[in-house]
Amino acid sequence: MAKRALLRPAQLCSRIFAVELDVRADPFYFALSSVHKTVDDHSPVRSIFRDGNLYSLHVYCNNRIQRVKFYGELKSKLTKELPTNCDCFELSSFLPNEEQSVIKGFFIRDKSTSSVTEQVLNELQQTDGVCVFSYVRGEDDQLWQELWSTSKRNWMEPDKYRVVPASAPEVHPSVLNIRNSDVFYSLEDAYKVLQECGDIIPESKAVLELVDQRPQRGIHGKFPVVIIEGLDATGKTTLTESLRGSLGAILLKSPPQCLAPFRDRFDSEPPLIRRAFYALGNYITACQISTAAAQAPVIVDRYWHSTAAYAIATAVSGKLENLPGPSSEVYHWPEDLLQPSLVLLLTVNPEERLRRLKGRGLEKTVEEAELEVNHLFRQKVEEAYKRIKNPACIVVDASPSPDKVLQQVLLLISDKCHL
Ligand SMILES: Nc1ncnc2c1ncn2[C@@H]1O[C@H](COP(=O)(O)OP(=O)(O)OP(=O)(O)O)[C@@H](O)[C@H]1O
Ligand SMILES: Nc1ccn([C@@H]2O[C@H](COP(=O)(O)O)[C@@H](O)[C@H]2O)c(=O)n1
Repeated sequence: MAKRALLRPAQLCSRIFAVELDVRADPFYFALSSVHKTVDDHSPVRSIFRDGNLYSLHVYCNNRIQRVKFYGELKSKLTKELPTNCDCFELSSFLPNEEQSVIKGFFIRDKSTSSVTEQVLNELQQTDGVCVFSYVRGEDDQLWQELWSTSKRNWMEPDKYRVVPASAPEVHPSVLNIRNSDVFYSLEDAYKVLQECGDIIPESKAVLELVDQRPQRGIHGKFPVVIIEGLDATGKTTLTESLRGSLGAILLKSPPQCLAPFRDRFDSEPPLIRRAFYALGNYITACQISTAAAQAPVIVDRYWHSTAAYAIATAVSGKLENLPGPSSEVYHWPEDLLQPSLVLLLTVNPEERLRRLKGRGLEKTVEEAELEVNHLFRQKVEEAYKRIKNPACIVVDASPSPDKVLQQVLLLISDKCHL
């Protein structure tokens, strides 16, 4: 991002704040979501600007791997080191409706009287790729943005930019960078991410070797390929096992078993790296599907719908309405990924799902725990599943008993796949 675009003033509309350099320049915007303070839509968002010392941090770095790693470290540092009465919000600077324009950072409202926040910011400002702005209220009650500095610059007035209102952009900013950062649409794009991580994550090389060694994809086998999708504990394992028995099918999973030793490692990485790992898993599973479908019907527990739906729902902050619209390209199936014959999405109501999760008594993954507390996130995952196209999924009510769900699904498979 050019420096020119950096120095722009701010405003708000719902959760979108636009920062505008001056009335003549192109506006530069930022959006906030919470880190350790809840910003809900009913709260008076303007109050964020009302009191305390205000700062924004913007993370610039041309190397995308370094950028996402540094952003994660910065988040932990701020969470650990900022005083308790200092609120920290995730911030996305962006150009309205312009893909790949988002620069991530943080917005800080410091209501403490200590100098700790300034010390933390001072240290960060010395770090390459971090830019810190502060926000001051002028005598006319107008908010101004300026490049933050602890040194007194008496010899020159700092450049100040007025914070002004702007209308909400058509596309929610968290959608602008989804392609190739959260969702990958070709093997090549996901592969490149792991190649770029080779030096800092040695496991990347082992994963890429497995991708390279995958059996060459043949023509689509003669037997149908049925994918079973759904949130955790909706009954995928139970159903896929039963289908294997009933249909004499081959059961596969994505990510495939060969990636199991690497999963924890990649689950702890930032979304760019984590999502690329799961995307590559689908390409390995695709080759296994291709081989298996020459011999018998194939049932697959999770595939690209899961990879994309979880990635989109995690990347898009806030409300369900912030998801990319149903016709968005983000829901398009990758052209180079084997297409299944049928995709079934198991759904159960949240109470029943919770009952099943508890009944299972297993330790929850972070994402599962988030689903439990975050109704919105669960809704976004399910909605994203339903919006994916070519192939779209068929929704199956998985609330009845396991046997009834099995019968219902066997009927669907027989109807759609002529089995
Ligand atoms: N139709 C059903 N009715 C009642 N309980 C069910 C049904 N299907 C599965 N269960 C129970 O719900 C729990 C979760 O099921 P299962 O492990 O099959 O879900 P899953 O979708 O594979 O979960 P995950 O994705 O987390 O592995 C299990 O205890 C299982 O016995
Ligand atoms: N094809 C896939 C499969 C899984 N994921 C990610 O893994 C999590 C769910 O997996 P479970 O083994 O717990 O069912 C979920 O967080 C997905 O992000 C994926 O991306 N692609």
